[in-house]
Amino acid sequence: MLELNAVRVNYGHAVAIWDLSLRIAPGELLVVVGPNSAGKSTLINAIAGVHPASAGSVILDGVDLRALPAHRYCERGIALVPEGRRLFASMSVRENLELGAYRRGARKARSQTLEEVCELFPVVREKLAQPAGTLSGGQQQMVAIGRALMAKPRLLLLDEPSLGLAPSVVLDMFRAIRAIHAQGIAVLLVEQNVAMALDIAERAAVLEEGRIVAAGAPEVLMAQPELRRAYLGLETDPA
Ligand SMILES: Nc1ncnc2c1ncn2[C@@H]1O[C@H](COP(=O)(O)OP(=O)(O)OP(=O)(O)O)[C@@H](O)[C@H]1O
Repeated sequence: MLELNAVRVNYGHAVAIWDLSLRIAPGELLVVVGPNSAGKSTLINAIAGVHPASAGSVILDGVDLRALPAHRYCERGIALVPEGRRLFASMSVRENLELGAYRRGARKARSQTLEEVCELFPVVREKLAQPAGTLSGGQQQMVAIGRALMAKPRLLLLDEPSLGLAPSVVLDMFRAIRAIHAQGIAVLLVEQNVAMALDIAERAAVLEEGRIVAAGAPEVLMAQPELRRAYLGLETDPA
């Protein structure tokens, strides 16, 4: 479905992603983990077109996204939940959600998709009329994910959705991501919460200084003591 070939991303002269290649199959849940500044947000923003790659190709269903302007990425079925949520604080939750449904196909299905979002996050239904800025961090994250789902994506990009949330809310968030994936939507999740992210992943990649240093089934990665200690931040050896 999505294929990255030798993707390089620069900030001026500084290179943040080095010739990275990666594939995501339709409906797959791929997790990318890695320490601070590894390039996780840069990678996801390059796929979303927010800060496009400077070299290589980002192919979605045979089309190189790099040939398109960023606003066309969404039309091709990609939706991003950015780090920090980026909601419009003074607009109502409903308005924030509806903003996500701006592409033509999604606009027609708007009421039904809104209903699906409320089923996924029941607390959002109770808050529809409230300004988004009055919600708790966890609720705002749900609205940010809901807004992306309103675009009816085939690939959902999630940038650290658990950041700054209380542990019980983090659990709900991961449950919701699992439910979204169960609907057949492909998910690329970048996370610092390694243990929980690997728990829901079908496949995982470890990013370090802009390069993938390991990739494979999560249980295979977690079984490698060196990887656990050096990159996954998991102190204990596998049982
Ligand atoms: N707008 C920018 N301008 C210049 N350099 C940047 C910019 N954004 C990120 N970088 C640099 O690119 C590298 C990768 O950053 P990135 O934010 O992608 O990492 P990350 O893995 O998402 O880290 P974190 O988990 O801390 O968000 C870092 O060295 C960072 O300083």
